[in-house]
Amino acid sequence: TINAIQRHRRKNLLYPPDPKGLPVIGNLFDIPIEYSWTTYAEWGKTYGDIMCLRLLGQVIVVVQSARIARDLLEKRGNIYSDRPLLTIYEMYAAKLKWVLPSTQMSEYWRASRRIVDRALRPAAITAQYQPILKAKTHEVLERLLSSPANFREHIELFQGSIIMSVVYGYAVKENSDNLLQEARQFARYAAAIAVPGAVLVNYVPILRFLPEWFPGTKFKVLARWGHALGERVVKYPIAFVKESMEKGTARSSMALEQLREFPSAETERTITTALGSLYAGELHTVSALLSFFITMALDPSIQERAQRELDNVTKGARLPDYDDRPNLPYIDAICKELLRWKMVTPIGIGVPHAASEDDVYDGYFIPNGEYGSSLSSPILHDPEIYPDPHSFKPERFLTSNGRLKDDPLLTAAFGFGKRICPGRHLVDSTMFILVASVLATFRVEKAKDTNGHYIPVRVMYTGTLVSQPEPFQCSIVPRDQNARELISAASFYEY
Ligand code: HEM
Repeated sequence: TINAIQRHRRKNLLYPPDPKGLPVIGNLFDIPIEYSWTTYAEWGKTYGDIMCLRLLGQVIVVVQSARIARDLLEKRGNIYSDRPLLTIYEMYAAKLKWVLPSTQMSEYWRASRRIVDRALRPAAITAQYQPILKAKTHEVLERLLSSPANFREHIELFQGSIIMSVVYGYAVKENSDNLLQEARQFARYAAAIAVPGAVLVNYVPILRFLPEWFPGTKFKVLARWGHALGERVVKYPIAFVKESMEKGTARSSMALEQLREFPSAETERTITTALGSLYAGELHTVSALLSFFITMALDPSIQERAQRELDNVTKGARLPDYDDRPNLPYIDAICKELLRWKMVTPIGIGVPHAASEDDVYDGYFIPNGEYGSSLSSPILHDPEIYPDPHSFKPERFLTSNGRLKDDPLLTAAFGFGKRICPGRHLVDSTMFILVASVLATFRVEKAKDTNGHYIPVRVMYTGTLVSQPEPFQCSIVPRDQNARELISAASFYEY
């Protein structure tokens, strides 16, 4: 047929350039599981902005420029919005095919995206969820006041409790909360098994049929454990919402809104799993917020400029609010630079994409099912677009007269096209209020040792799919007595 002939012709086209790998296994041992983006960047210098890697017969196309990422993921979004099949999700009765960031193009994905895009729409965030974000921010300020050294735990609790509140109306008070802990564990599991090259069975699917006692099949135990955990993580919070609805105590939440609007048993499973996938965003936002403390401790002049801007607006008489945002462009610029400087998902634009049909780009053949990743790090660290890219400079997002600049490239932090992060508007509101409120009330500095000498801030990030700062120290002290009073007064605001 014509199709077969076209296919054959296309197959005569070249694949993008690749580093020579070993026979059969290809580049399997060349791709590091950790910090792979630095290796990709090195390869990019030799092989160009579009290259490919071979992994046990599969081809992973790696794109390192915004132009090509846009061409493929936006302009040809109908082809490049699929995900590679993760065999580990297919095991044990395919129960984990629902995890939204990894799910393949299907009616389920479309229905789930409709649910989460609607739940996370900007209007709902402004009207229903910004009050929750403010209440959670006030809780963090109080915690930072009483135990500043535990800032990391406070930020984790802040973000974890935001997701549980906005998604389920479930109030989390401590990091030890069981629902929160299991959701976290599952988010880490899902992020770890999606790393390209990390789990062999994803590349050699036949291994799934080996029995669990067979040597080297730890992935089977991992898969079984992950599936059971995944089921609990989506089911229990929805059960909580339904019970609260029956008792009449349900708080405003995405789950409540969706269950009320679409009350059939058929939609309930999709609502359950689509909303259950949102916890994935916790690790990401925590990473960006921890980078905030690092950057403030590294460069006091940024903090001072931000505090002058804030004091000008609030006169120190109250905490900043969302209405102040148009008058706080430097705060917004800090938030944007936090997403660019040490991006949260430097490998792949998050999770790899896959092509749902054969395609040809720039004369190169990209086979069905085998598109790989567009990397955000070369895009957001391109020195031509962001001069001195490894320095933290919020002013790059401001015009010469101090207004916020529109930067259409920053979307690379959240992906392009149909798979773009649905949580980005929530992230935007969360980062703004936390950054503005902490700067209004605290001074973040380098910590001091027992002799009063400053301890250098440790700027080390994990090499995982979601890259987070490794443990570091900083000192967080109230700016003055007025700041302490503002925090105590605000604590009346409860959620
Ligand atoms: C700083 C914070 C965040 C960053 C940098 C971030 C980044 C990303 C990226 C790069 C992707 C992949 C896009 C692609 O494949 O092209 C993604 C997907 C996703 N994100 Fe986020 N994210 C953040 C926070 C969140 C939050 C808070 C939520 C939930 C409330 C969330 C939910 C999701 C979901 C469900 C997907 C999968 C979408 C799909 O495959 O259709 N993210 N995110």
